[in-house]
Amino acid sequence: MEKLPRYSECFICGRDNPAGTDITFIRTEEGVACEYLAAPKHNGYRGIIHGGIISALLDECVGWAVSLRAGRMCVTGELTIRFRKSLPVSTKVTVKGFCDPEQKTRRLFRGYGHIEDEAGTVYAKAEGRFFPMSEEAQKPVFECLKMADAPEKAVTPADIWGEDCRK
Ligand SMILES: CCCCCCCCCCCC(=O)SCCNC(=O)CCNC(=O)[C@H](O)C(C)(C)COP(=O)(O)OP(=O)(O)OC[C@H]1O[C@@H](n2cnc3c(N)ncnc32)[C@H](O)[C@@H]1OP(=O)(O)O
Repeated sequence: MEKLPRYSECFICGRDNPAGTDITFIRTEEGVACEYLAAPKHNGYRGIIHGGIISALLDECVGWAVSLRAGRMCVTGELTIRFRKSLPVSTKVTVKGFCDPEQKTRRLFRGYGHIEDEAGTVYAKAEGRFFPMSEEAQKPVFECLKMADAPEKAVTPADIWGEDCRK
C-alpha cells in the first residue's frame, strides 16, 4: 500500500505542525486510510478527543479518497459527521475514506468514511460532497506537497494520478 504525499504545515498531515496529528495517509484497494493514536493535546473534555479533530481527520481522509478518484485535489463543500461514541485518549484507531463509485458528474464527488478501533468499534462516520479544484488552483498545493518518505522531494500530479491524469 502506497504512502500518499504530505504537506508540512497541514494540521492533519504536516510533519512540521506541532499542534497537529502528524498523519501519513495510505492508498488502499478501497480508498484511503491512516492510523491515529488519540493524543491528549487533542482533548476537548478531559480524556475525550475533540469533535473538531475527529471531523478534520475524516475530512482529509475522505478528501484524499475523492481526490484520487477525481484526478484533481478537491475542496470540501459539505461534510456531515455522526459522532457515535466518544473517542478516549490513548485509543489507537484507523480512519478510512472512500469515494462513492456512483458518480453522476465530474463537478461534484461524494465520499464517506469512518473511524474504528482494532475491535471494530466505530466512533464516527462521515459523508460529504467535494469539488475538484481547477488545474490553476491546485498548482500551489503541489508547491507544498512532499513525498512521505522523502520530505525534500517535490510531488507532481503524475506522481499521484499517473501520466494520464485529467488535464
Ligand atoms: C494539502 C495536502 C493534502 C491534500 C489532501 C486532499 C484532501 C484535502 C481535504 C481537506 C479539504 C478541505 O478542508 S478544503 C477547505 C474547506 N473548503 C473550502 O475551502 C471550500 C470553500 N467553498 C468553495 O470554494 C465553493 O463554495 C465550492 C467550490 C465548494 C462551490 O462553489 P462553486 O463552484 O461556485 O459552486 P456553485 O456554482 O455555487 O454551485 C455548483 C453546484 O454545486 C452545488 N453546491 C455548491 N456548493 C455546495 C456545497 N457546499 N455543498 C453541496 N452542494 C454545493 C450548487 O448547489 C450547484 O448545484 P447545481 O445548481 O448545479 O445543481
